[in-house]
Amino acid sequence: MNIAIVGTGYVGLVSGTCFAEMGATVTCVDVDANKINKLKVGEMPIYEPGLEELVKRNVSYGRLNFTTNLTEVLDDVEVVFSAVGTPPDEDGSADLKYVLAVAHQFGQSINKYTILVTKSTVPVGTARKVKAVIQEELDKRGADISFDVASNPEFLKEGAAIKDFMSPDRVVVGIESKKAEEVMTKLYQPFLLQNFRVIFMDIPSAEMTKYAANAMLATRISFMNDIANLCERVGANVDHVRKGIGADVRIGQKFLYAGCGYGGSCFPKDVKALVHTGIENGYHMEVIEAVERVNDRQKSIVYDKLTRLMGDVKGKTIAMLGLAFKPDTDDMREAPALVVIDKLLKDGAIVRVFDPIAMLECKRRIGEVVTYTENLYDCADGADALLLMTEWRQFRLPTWNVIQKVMTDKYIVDGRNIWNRAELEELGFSYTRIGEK
Ligand SMILES: NC(=O)C1=CN([C@@H]2O[C@H](COP(=O)(O)OP(=O)(O)OC[C@H]3O[C@@H](n4cnc5c(N)ncnc54)[C@H](O)[C@@H]3O)[C@@H](O)[C@H]2O)C=CC1
Ligand SMILES: O=C(O)[C@H]1O[C@H](OP(=O)(O)OP(=O)(O)OC[C@H]2O[C@@H](n3ccc(=O)[nH]c3=O)[C@H](O)[C@@H]2O)[C@H](O)[C@@H](O)[C@@H]1O
Repeated sequence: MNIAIVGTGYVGLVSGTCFAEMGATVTCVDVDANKINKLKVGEMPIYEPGLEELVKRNVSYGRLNFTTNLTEVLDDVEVVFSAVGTPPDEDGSADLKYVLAVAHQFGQSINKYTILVTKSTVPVGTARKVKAVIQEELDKRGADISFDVASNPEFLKEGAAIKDFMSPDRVVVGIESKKAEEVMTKLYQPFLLQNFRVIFMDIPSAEMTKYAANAMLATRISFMNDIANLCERVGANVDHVRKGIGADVRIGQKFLYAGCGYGGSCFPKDVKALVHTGIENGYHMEVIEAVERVNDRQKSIVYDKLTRLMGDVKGKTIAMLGLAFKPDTDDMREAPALVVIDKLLKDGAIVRVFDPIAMLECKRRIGEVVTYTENLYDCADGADALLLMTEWRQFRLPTWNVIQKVMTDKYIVDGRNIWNRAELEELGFSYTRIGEK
């Protein structure tokens, strides 16, 4: 099957590559010529484990192609997926300008029945707008061409994107026609041969499912962060509490880790957008608003704990491990590290940072206001305090004796609860973590 994916970012590139891996012929389209040119010579615009190998393989088989020109591929494809960005507007609502730009281009250029599937996360009612835009463009041309729109929200996680896409828990598809259902079934069958977990529904429900899923996951995290902060005050252990509640199958174990707040391109913006959808429809989403407030507070917790532990940070050297919003990605959108760096610099601290993958991205965002170091030990060198912001695997088992020798003072704030208090205190460190003093 020939398909096009518009928007070659985290979602578009991964989806396109995975469809190609299953044998489809895929053209990935992006307006960013720099990105497309890089991909044409095998350079990845993002870091995602396993992606480079898969892209190269499918390019070499001729199943994966890249272009900046959607119009020239439309005659050859049955389906166009739209996976462009939907960033938050100033009022928190999802900005649909990229999604609608794709719809305009689609309407201006199709010459035969084609399906436009929105993969981007978009508020309920967007498909209706997309459909109207396409029809408006067709009417302008006087073209009598039938088309379908569908909604296929994406649930992959960065850092595990290939695995999530290749074997999804479920695929949600909103459709309005039997034809669209058949085509989408054909496309997803190869991923779900043993157990066909495609859930078909009407389009508004599919659009809402995506926001409800992200809001539910964000709620679990804020809930656990609230519980952790209370555990700290009452002397309970949040890790024990997590295990204790997660063992109840009705609750489950995943996404219950307290930490320094959720970041990334999606939870923060999707929670905001859902609150906004509520406002637009005269409904107050109280739970979700609280989820956002708790998270905003939590993003400063490492800084708050540090200043409680060591007092004023003016003139102190602070080493920060981890910049990305989670391990296995270079993405720093809404990363808690950015909030903490900002606070430290405002207070006059000297900040040294290290991240295995996200250093270039950090430089691009904040420039040379912090010192970029070579590795964990170099980062700790001369530091008064060490902060952990992202739980990369390589940070789990450091040689503490070396760190102890190179650090000037001995404060540690573990924002992801991965280190052992007893071991560190024995070495003379003052240690604190989420949910504990
Ligand atoms: N990043 C993630 O893990 C996930 C993202 N999503 C959703 O998927 C959507 C895309 O997100 P990302 O891939 O992270 O965004 P991204 O920012 O990495 O990529 C979007 C791409 O679209 C391109 N683009 C914009 N307008 C275009 C146009 N008119 N024609 C062609 N290309 C155009 C941009 O140049 C960019 O390369 C968003 O709605 C997001 O909420 C959903 C699930 C997971
Ligand atoms: O819509 C999206 O873009 C995606 O958003 C999230 O995926 P992602 O943001 O890539 O990463 P997560 O693994 O969900 O982590 C998000 C944030 O929550 C934090 N988190 C996660 C889990 C947890 O228990 N505790 C916790 O603090 C992480 O550190 C990270 O900052 C969802 O998990 C995906 O299903 C969804 O497709």
